[in-house]
Parts: sequence; structure tokens; C-alpha cells
Amino acid sequence: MAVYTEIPFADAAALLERLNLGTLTDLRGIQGGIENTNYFVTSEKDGATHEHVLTVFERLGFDQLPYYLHLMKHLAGHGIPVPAPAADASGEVMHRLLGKPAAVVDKLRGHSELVPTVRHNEAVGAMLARLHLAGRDFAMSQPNLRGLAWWNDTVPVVMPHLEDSQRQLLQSELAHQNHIASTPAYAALPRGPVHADLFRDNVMFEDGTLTGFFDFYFAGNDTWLFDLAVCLNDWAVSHGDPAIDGEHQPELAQAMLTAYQRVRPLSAAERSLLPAMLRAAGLRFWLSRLWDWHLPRDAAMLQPHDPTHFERVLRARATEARNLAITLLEEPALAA
Ligand SMILES: Nc1ncnc2c1ncn2[C@@H]1O[C@H](COP(=O)(O)OP(=O)(O)O)[C@@H](O)[C@H]1O
Ligand SMILES: N[C@@H](CCOP(=O)(O)O)C(=O)O
Repeated sequence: MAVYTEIPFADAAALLERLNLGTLTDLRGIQGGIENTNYFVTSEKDGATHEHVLTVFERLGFDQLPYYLHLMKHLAGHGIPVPAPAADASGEVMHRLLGKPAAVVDKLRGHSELVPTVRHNEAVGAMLARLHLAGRDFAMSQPNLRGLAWWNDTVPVVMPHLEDSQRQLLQSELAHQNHIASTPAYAALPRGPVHADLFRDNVMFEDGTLTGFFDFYFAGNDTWLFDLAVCLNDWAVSHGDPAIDGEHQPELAQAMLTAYQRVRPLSAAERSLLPAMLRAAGLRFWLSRLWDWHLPRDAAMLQPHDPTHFERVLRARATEARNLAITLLEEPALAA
């Protein structure tokens, strides 16, 4: 479940009224997600029915949210299918409900594809590249708050909860990522606003067609390659069966990479650092899952994901990443 804050009907109705979205007719808590309180809201305006998503932010504060909400607005304005946030009469897109920050965004059609095919991965790869290009003239900047600085702060916090082999993996990977971040090749990576959490459950499809990317609340300015690596580690690995969980799925990875590069070919620096970024993306989500698992801020408020899946992903990427990336990038279709 993901309704941490119960929103009274009257409060939601008053907010919709203020946003000129009509009269609230239905308010349904959404069972899904782990970070925020989400409701589907239905309203009537000028004889038509409208659907939106009302989010109350449980972790993020009033300082960080403008970046995410304005990025969504910017991308939607540039033709990327992203839920646009509703503004009040003064143009403000961040609102307040029960003392917490809140937003109302367009409801996307369709559902998530948890077992994607090559077609789904092609659609996501192409749209991700379009998103990166569309973000180039976004005026605001905010670091990826789950980036290297957070990894360095958080590794010592989770360390006491781990077994020796896990400690070793975490420490050596952090050292590797600190080294990579200091190299000229890393400095040469193109960057801009990135989603940074574009997992299968943050993309909608309807009848096989991509209808949108959502949940931008881990977005930030970072390398485009890191964003692509986050996607590859979720959309192109095995899930579920413990015997193969976390294994690379070459056909799915190839589909995403090829489609991405048709829109924006990777630079030489990006091609050389794909293995390192696949590891970085594995580390990022293993670490956040460990942190949620072992150090819940409030047990009643969090539904942590299983960290072991990303431990497997990281171990696999750390041992195979170089060969894997070389194979992927040597495909004739991708040769520069
Ligand atoms: N804009 C949207 N359009 C349609 N459904 C949405 C939208 N935003 C959220 N949802 C639904 O709410 C669920 C939880 O949202 P999510 O952003 O993943 O929550 P959290 O940030 O708490 O992890 C999603 O799985 C999806 O079903
Ligand atoms: N995608 C992350 C967790 C973030 O949760 P979300 O529901 O907001 O996408 C993970 O799988 O660890």
C-alpha cells in the first residue's frame, strides 16, 4: 500500500477547486509505490470527467520539489509524454496538504509492462534519448540526490548490517566509482536532467504503445549514460526466478541501446564508460534498498524492496560488465 497520509475528501476537493480542475467526484488511494502517498482523483468540469494523480510527498521537502515539478512541466511542453503538474492561478505547481508538499499531475493511460519485450525496450530507449535531448534547455539544476556523495555518506551507515562478502563488494565498488568519477573520461560524459529511476513500474503502455514516463522524484542533473544504465539494469535483466535473477538479457539490452542510439548516438567517452555506469547503477539501487531495509525511518511508513536482487545485479555487472558492454556496442548497427 502507499497511502501514508490519509487525505480527507474535503481537503482534496478544495485543492482541485483552487487548481480550476472542477468538482471532485472520487478519491481513491493507490496501492503501489513506496515513497509517497498517491491518490487517483476524478473530477467533473464543464460536463466532462477528468482523471489526475494527487501525490503527497513524504520524504521530499518544499526546497527540492520545484526542480522535479518544473522538469516535468518542461518535458511535457517539449512533447515528451510526462504528466504535467497542475498550476494554481499564480502559476505555482507545488501545493500544500496537511502541512506536507503536494502536487496534482495528469493521469497517464495504460499500465506498466513488468515483462517487457524487445518492442517495449525499443520504445523506452528511444523516448529516453528524446527526454535527454529535450532537457538540454531546462534552466534549473539540482544534483542527483542519490548520486556519488550520497553513496559515500550511506555506505558506512549500512556496513554494520552486512556480511563480510557484502561489505567487501560494497567497499570495492564504492572505491571503483570514486576512481571513475575522478577520470577525464567521466568528466567528458554529456549530462543534463535525468530521470534516474526509470524502472518498469515507472513507465506506462497502452496496447503496446508507450504512453508516458512518470515518478520523477529521484530526478537530477547527472550523466545521461547513468540514466541509460539504470534502465538497462531493470529492463534487460531476469527477475523473479532465484536461479537466474539479475542475469543480463542481451536481446532486451540490445533493443534498448540500439533504439537509444538511433536518436542520440553515444560518444566515445560514453562507450568506454558503459561498463562502469552499469556497475554504478547497480550500486545505487543495492545501496538504497539496503538503507531502506536496515534503517527504516518509520516501519509503518515504508515498504522496502528486497535488496538481494540488486546485490546479484551488481555482482554480475562487476564481473561481466566490460565484456557485456563491448559485445553490445560492437553490434554492426551501432558501429560509429
Ligand atoms: N501520472 C500517473 N498516471 C497514472 N498512474 C500513476 C501516475 N503516477 C502514479 N501512478 C500510479 O501510482 C503508482 C505509484 O506511483 P509511484 O510514483 O511509483 O509512487 P512512489 O513514488 O510512492 O514510489 C504507480 O505504480 C501507478 O500505478
Ligand atoms: N525503483 C527503486 C525504488 C523507487 O521506488 P519507486 O516506486 O518510487 O520507483 C527500486 O526499485 O529500488
